[in-house]
Amino acid sequence: MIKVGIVGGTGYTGVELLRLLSRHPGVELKAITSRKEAGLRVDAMFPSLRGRVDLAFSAPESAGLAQCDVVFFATPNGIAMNEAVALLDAGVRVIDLAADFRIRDIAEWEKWYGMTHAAPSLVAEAVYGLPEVNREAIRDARLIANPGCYPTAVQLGFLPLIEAGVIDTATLIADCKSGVSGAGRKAEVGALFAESTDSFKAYGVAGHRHLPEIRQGLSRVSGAPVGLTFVPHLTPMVRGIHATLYGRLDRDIDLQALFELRYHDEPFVDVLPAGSHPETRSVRGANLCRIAVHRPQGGDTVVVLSVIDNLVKGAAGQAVQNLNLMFGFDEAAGLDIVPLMP
Ligand SMILES: NC(=O)C1=CN([C@@H]2O[C@H](COP(=O)(O)OP(=O)(O)OC[C@H]3O[C@@H](n4cnc5c(N)ncnc54)[C@H](OP(=O)(O)O)[C@@H]3O)[C@@H](O)[C@H]2O)C=CC1
Ligand SMILES: CC(=O)N[C@@H](CCC(=O)OP(=O)(O)O)C(=O)O
Repeated sequence: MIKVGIVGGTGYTGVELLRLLSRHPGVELKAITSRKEAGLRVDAMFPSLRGRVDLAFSAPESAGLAQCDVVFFATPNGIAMNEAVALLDAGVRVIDLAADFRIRDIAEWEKWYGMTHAAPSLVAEAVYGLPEVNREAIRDARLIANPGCYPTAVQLGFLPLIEAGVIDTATLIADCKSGVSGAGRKAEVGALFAESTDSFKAYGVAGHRHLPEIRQGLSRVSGAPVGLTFVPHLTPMVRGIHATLYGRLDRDIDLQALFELRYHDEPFVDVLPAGSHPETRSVRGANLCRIAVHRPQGGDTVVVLSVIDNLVKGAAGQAVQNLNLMFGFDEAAGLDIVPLMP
């Protein structure tokens, strides 16, 4: 059994980590932190975990995190970068669900995140935790930068096309929609029921902080900088991301065969039959990306539809998948979940 700590246990990704890890056969949950709720039993705040998690929230400084084998940071951006050095020095491996270690170019990170990086030397060491690209490096990593939610859906959708060199990488378009839980559990006017229900809007069109992360990942695969237009939208649902991706084909190719071959051995990417339209509810609660690829009217535009649950394959589930790789567990341990429909 490995000992696991979670910093930021009262947020949506923190409670999702608890849900997944509470049924993981190789994990002992040792500590779960909250500054505001220290002392409160976890199941008093999250009754869904009654009988499964027998812990109370601890203050971060008294949680004994240095005695864990691995610590997850399910905290806002800018927290893990201050804490990771001491934990790594104590021999603890770290998985950050926030963006502190995702962007290689420190100046670029500081521009988009509006703060000075506290541990730039760790950024070079961190492994970007997208198993479908970095599986081998993840196994040996001490520090994982868990990908963002939109970046997971978009990169998995574009990867086969860019790896095969069959689309124009200067004109990529990612038109994405997210459920409201993507904004976290903190109180915000835009996330109120009356503000977000029965309405639909784009945001961050001028520039969203996931743009440099997606560009970095796709450029690495392409071997040259890619041009990407990324437009996120807020939809009146709780969970889910739907990415509609557009690219211009450079040559004729059997797209369905390309995608099926690329993801044939991937346990958490499901390429749907030709002509399918994946629904966000078909992945709800599961660590799964479902993808369909289309070529409308046989033209030179390829349309990829990619759906994930933002809290699972887009955050906590992917983090557990990374933990499984890092500690030599079955990659699917704790992640064998049937999505909840309807
Ligand atoms: N929601 C999503 O779909 C996704 C989120 N992420 C990322 O995961 C991270 C967590 O997101 P989410 O769970 O939605 O966020 P929430 O706002 O729901 O939760 C944040 C948690 O962090 C704790 N926290 C806040 N400030 C600090 C601090 N200074 N020190 C220690 N703990 C702190 C809070 O508890 P308390 O204040 O009691 O200490 C709370 O438990 C974020 O970086 C987010 O960007 C990534 C992918 C998807
Ligand atoms: C709907 C909504 O507000 N979504 C969030 C998603 C970002 C997120 O969770 O951030 P990371 O994946 O970078 O950690 C946003 O656009 O800011």
